[in-house]
Amino acid sequence: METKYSLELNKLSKIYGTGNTEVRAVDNVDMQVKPGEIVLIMGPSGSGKTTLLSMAGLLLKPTSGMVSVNGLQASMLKEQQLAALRLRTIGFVFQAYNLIASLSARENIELVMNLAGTKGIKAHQRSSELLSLLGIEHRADHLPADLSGGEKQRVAIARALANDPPLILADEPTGNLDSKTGFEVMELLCCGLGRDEGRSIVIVTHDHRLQEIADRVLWLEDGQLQENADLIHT
Ligand SMILES: Nc1ncnc2c1ncn2[C@@H]1O[C@H](COP(=O)(O)OP(=O)(O)OP(=O)(O)O)[C@@H](O)[C@H]1O
Repeated sequence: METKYSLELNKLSKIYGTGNTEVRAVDNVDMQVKPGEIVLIMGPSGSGKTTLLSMAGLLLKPTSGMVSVNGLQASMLKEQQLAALRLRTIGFVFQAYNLIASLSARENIELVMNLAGTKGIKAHQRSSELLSLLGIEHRADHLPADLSGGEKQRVAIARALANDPPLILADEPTGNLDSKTGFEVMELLCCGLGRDEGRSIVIVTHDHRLQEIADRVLWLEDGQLQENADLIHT
C-alpha cells in the first residue's frame, strides 16, 4: 500500500530553556508532504526553520507533537529504531556539506550504504551511478578538500540519495554557493533526480530563486507555519 504522506507533522512544538530563557522555537506546527512534492520553507532568521527540519529529520526530540516519516510514527520508536528509520527513509543535505574529510567522494557516498547493509560491488555500482548522474565521476577519488563548493554539494546530494530514501531534507543547501551554482545543483536534485522517482524534498532556505522549483512555499514566522505564499514578504 502506498504511504499517503512522506512526512507528516502534527501539533509539533519545540521549547528551548525554561522560565525567563524560554524560547518557543516551533509552535504547534501541522504539515503534510505528499510523495513527490517539493516544499520550500522560508522565513526570517531565528524563526525556527532549522529546529523544525531537525525534528522532521528525527535528529531532535520535540517538546510535544508528532512526526511521521513514510507512515511510521517516530515517538513510538526506540533510539536504535529511529536511527534505522533515518538511514533508510531520509537523506540529509546541509549548508556546510558535512562530508567526512578523510574519505574520498566515493567513500563518503558508500559509507551510508554500508551502514544500511549495502556493501561491496553493489555499493560500488550505486556510487558510480550517482557520481555519474551528478556529473562528478571524474572526482570520485578526490578528498572533499580538493573539491569546489558545488562539487562538494553534489557529493552530499549523492550521499543523500544513496539509500534511495523517499524523503530528502535540505537545510540551506545553497547557502555556501554562488547563486548560479546553487540553483544548478538544486535543480538537478529537484527536477533531474528527485521528481521522477516520486521522492519528496523539503528545503529550508533564504534563497528566493528556489521558489521556481518548488510545488509549495511555506512561511515560518515566530515558530508558526503559514501555508499562504502571499504572506511572504521578500
Ligand atoms: N539549542 C538551542 N538552545 C536554545 N535556543 C535555541 C537553540 N537552538 C535554537 N534556538 C533558538 O530557537 C529559535 C529558532 O532557531 P532556529 O535555528 O531554528 O531558527 P532558523 O529560522 O533556522 O534561523 P536561521 O535562518 O538564522 O538559521 C531562535 O530564537 C534560536 O535562538
